[in-house]
Amino acid sequence: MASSEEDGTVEEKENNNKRRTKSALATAWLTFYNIAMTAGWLVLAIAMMRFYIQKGTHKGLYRSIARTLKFFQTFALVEVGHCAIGIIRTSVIVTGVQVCSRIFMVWFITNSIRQIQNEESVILFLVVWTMTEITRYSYYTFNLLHHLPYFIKWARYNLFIVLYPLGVIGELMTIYAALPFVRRSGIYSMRLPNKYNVSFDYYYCLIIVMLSYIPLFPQLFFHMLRQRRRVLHGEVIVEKDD
Ligand SMILES: CCCCCCCCCCCCC[C@@H](O)CC(=O)SCCNC(=O)CCNC(=O)[C@H](O)C(C)(C)COP(=O)(O)OP(=O)(O)OC[C@H]1O[C@@H](n2cnc3c(N)ncnc32)[C@H](O)[C@@H]1OP(=O)(O)O
Repeated sequence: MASSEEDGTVEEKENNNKRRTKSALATAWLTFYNIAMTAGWLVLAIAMMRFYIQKGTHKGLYRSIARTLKFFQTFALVEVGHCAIGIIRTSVIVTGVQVCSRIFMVWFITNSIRQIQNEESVILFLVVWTMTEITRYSYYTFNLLHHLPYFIKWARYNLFIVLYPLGVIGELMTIYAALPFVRRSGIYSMRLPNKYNVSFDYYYCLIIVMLSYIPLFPQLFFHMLRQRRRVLHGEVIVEKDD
């Protein structure tokens, strides 16, 4: 009897130690990840400002920062993994939609359709994304280090109220501007007849993507409003399961 109690205690201690090591490792990785992402988006912000100050125009700005943008935005896929393995208490779906829609914008719209790279709407979403990500990743970093300045917390849970709709406007205007070029070039489309007997029209796919903002964006926005109430006003929020 005594020995089984002792066994239980030893097992419990081992489990606790394992859990502590896991959580220390997760915290170390997340701190590194968030510092790297803050730095990446700061580099992008500085590169954009330098370009504009030197050239006095936004034309050519996208091309000048394209590589860095593609790298850091694509790397954000790791965040979906964080949610999936449970080191972050956020919905995989919410994070997945947010990250995938950005990656889609970068790779399958702005990077693929050169003719739209100098549109003002591209600059709009780039500036908005950059401001958001510098605030968001620095919030996570300082939070993990237990030294969170109030203005960063305030910015994280207030700026999105303006930045989220602005970002969406920039993204939708960019996709809209891409439509005529997609139709003319037939990029990523498959017309019949072909050996697979399959047809796919990227033009209509983009229209569906634009329409999908109508049900999806409010969900992301209201999720952030709930987070805001929880963090800034201490409200207990019961989230529905994925
Ligand atoms: C394939 C084709 C797809 C086509 C789809 C087309 C439809 C798309 C519609 C979608 C439109 C999106 C448009 C968008 O791109 C426009 C913009 O982004 S504009 C710029 C403004 N944007 C924002 O403000 C973004 C706001 N969104 C987010 O912050 C995140 O993406 C979101 C996933 C929504 C955040 O939600 P989350 O639940 O993570 O909120 P919190 O930040 O409050 O975090 C919750 C807790 O998790 C901890 N956490 C999260 N991440 C980390 C991390 N990296 N490191 C450490 N800790 C982290 C956080 O601290 C919280 O912890 P606690 O609960 O303890 O406080």
